[in-house]
Amino acid sequence: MSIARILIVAGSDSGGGAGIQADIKTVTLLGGHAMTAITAITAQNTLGVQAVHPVPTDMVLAQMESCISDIGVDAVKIGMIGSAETASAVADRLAQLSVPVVFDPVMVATSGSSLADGATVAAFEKLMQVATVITPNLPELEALSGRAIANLDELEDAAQALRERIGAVVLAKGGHLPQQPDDDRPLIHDLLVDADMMADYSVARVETRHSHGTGCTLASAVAAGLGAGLSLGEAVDRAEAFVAAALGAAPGLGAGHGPMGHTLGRTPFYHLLAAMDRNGWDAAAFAARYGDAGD
Ligand SMILES: Nc1ncnc2c1ncn2[C@@H]1O[C@H](COP(=O)(O)OP(=O)(O)O)[C@@H](O)[C@H]1O
Ligand SMILES: Cc1ncc(COP(=O)(O)O)c(N)n1
Repeated sequence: MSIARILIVAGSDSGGGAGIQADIKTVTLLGGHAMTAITAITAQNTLGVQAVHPVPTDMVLAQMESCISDIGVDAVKIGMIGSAETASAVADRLAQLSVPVVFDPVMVATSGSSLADGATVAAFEKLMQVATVITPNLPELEALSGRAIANLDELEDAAQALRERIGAVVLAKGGHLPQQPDDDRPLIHDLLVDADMMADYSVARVETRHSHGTGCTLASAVAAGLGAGLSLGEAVDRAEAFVAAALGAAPGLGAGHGPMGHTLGRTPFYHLLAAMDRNGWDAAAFAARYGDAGD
């Protein structure tokens, strides 16, 4: 069986809503094999980030090397990077790999807590150079392009300027923009901007405060698609559908911005029952004792 091998270079979110935890769930649910190089450990919940402990750069590289040298990698997702030194070293290592790289330039959590200091943001330049696609949200795109963004046209202009400067495709996330005058209902516009094309992936805005991890989920879903051989357009299209579905299935945990429902309302127990059935076990009796698919 061929399975897309996705290397996730990102931080851990103890609350399980964003970071490595969201990435593993996303890649797994989309049929890939998730591997991780953890760059930082955060003590975090739905209310904010209480503490950050960066992982030493050597250890980040060692985790990457363990995955690359044995299992192999079809695509890479980069999220929270932990330090300027790690950003630079990861960029150097990725420059030697010829696989698609999705870089989510994480600066601030949905809760408002900072996840990258000034030196780390400056070192994003090197990571952008090795990226295939960069997925900034509005404040991140403002910081990286040096432009203020107040509407959809300015979002596109800033994405185009960044693309021209760094040479990677930009998926500019419009989740932080207010409703646009031409829209008759609340939409979020995510713009995929390349040298010769611009595609507007608009999705209906789901009314929820449980949006912790949307950026991580979108980027790792794109990486999972690229690793599986989808075109960039197809990978983004599938990723948008996955984010919307997972937002709609959020379990409503915590007092702040809660996690999404990556299992889409079905427990993975469903898969165990199906596998038991395939292997000739009495799945019906098992389900009667322990519950069924959870739906
Ligand atoms: N309430 C929502 N309804 C539908 N899609 C959403 C919602 N919030 C986020 N998304 C999707 O997730 C993407 C990332 O969210 P955004 O808040 O812009 O990024 P980040 O999590 O990096 O701040 C958005 O561009 C959009 O595609
Ligand atoms: C470890 C880690 N990485 C990334 C994010 C950003 O996710 P979000 O913007 O959805 O809060 C986060 N909160 N924590």
